[in-house]
Amino acid sequence: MTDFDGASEQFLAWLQRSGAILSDKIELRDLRDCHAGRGVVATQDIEVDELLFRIPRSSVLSVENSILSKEIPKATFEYLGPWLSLILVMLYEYKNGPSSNWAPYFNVLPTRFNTLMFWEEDELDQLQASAVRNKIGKEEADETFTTQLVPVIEEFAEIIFSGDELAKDRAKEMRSPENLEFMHKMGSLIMAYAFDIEPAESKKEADEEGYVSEEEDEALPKGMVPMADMLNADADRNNARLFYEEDSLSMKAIKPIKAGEEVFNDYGALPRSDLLRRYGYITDNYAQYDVVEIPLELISAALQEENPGRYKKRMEYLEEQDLVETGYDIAAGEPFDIQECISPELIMLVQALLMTDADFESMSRSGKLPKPKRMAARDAEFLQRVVRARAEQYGTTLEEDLGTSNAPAPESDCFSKGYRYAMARAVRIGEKKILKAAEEVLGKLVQELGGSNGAGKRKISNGSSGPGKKLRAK
Ligand SMILES: C[S@@+](CC[C@H](N)C(=O)[O-])C[C@H]1O[C@@H](n2cnc3c(N)ncnc32)[C@H](O)[C@@H]1O
Repeated sequence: MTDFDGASEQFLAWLQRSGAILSDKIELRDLRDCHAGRGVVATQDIEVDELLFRIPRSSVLSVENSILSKEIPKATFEYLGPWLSLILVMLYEYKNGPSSNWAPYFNVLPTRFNTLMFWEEDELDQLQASAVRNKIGKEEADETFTTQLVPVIEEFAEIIFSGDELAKDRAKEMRSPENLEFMHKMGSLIMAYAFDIEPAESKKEADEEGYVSEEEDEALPKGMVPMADMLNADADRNNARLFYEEDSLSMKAIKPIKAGEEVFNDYGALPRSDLLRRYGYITDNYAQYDVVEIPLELISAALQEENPGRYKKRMEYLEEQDLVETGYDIAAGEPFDIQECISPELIMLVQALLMTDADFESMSRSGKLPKPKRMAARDAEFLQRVVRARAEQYGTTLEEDLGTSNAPAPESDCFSKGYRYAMARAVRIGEKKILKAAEEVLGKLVQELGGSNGAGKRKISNGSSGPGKKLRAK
């Protein structure tokens, strides 16, 4: 038996000793051949609502369940917030080695990551102008670790490194690059593996219609749920979901699953750039969720050329109206539909910035905003120019990318440079395809409306009356 299979077996035995129930219709399988680590696969047909496994709440690796929460004041965890608190607890439990309650669980968690946080500069360069490069946040995380987490470790060194005569020195060493790297690894594990743990009894206050505000959802403590996090994900083939019960968490089938099929969780409809940033992998079927971000700076730069004075005054009004963001998404669409794919906020921004002074005065006096469905030729032409300028920010054209393949051999190591280059290439090609489709469709619209000199304004309709597809939050 390999170390890999041995670790899986010990993990499953530990889970069962901890009171977990595992259906005999599933198994934890080695999917490294498919670059997917471990995954859960059905060994027999499973029906909707069938229990796949039940994990006692006490097995969840969380602040609440770690003995650290009894030793360190609650206020300290509150100060750290859910993310850093769980990093602290994981760091403590991991450093405890075999004496940690979760040692067999740590043995099946990865120690190498493909998330963008761990890519070399030349690998990141392959993403070219993708906005995801600005979202990695490595420097910000380093800063948070050194200014918030390490001081707490130093303050409670005797507890965190209990039994170690050099506890204080060990705490100081947490500022070293190796230890910061270790914190990044724990952070990445949380990002790709942790769940927001709903309490046994919901303390959240729902509004009259039964909805809970997002802020309250965000405040849920994070926890690592053994076995639930062994499920890989697929937004389209999602067939299982975790249910929060009083004493346990239950993974149940939400669709019939045939013997031999993989059991999939759902990480959401993420663009491949975000899939890579948060989970370190991409799959082709997520191309449908790709987006390209149009930075506000690009719009500003194009407008400054035209009429800088007018631009400043209008931006003040649009800021008051909450229309000003750092960037706006254009999403993939098959076929590409302006209303469905281009963020309505981007269209409204451009309309408001380009309309005549008289129209702007009358609109702002009544505190209104333009209607994104009524784009004028000048708006479409301006947007087309911005889209073209965005495409030029990438180091190569779509045609050049498509003409050269850097696909790695299927057997190649997924941590290799070649593999990462290929994933980055797929991400940037996805973004360039969106830009190309947007440019073409906007060009057609300009023609239909009779060019930017024409006062032509047309209702752009896709037959739906809604505000267009909800573009994903960044
Ligand atoms: C919650 S874990 C799932 C279990 C994981 N495969 C393991 O062996 O530990 C999430 C990680 O699994 C991998 N993963 C998830 N879904 C995948 C998929 N559809 N294809 C390839 N890898 C996937 C990614 O590395 C991701 O960061």
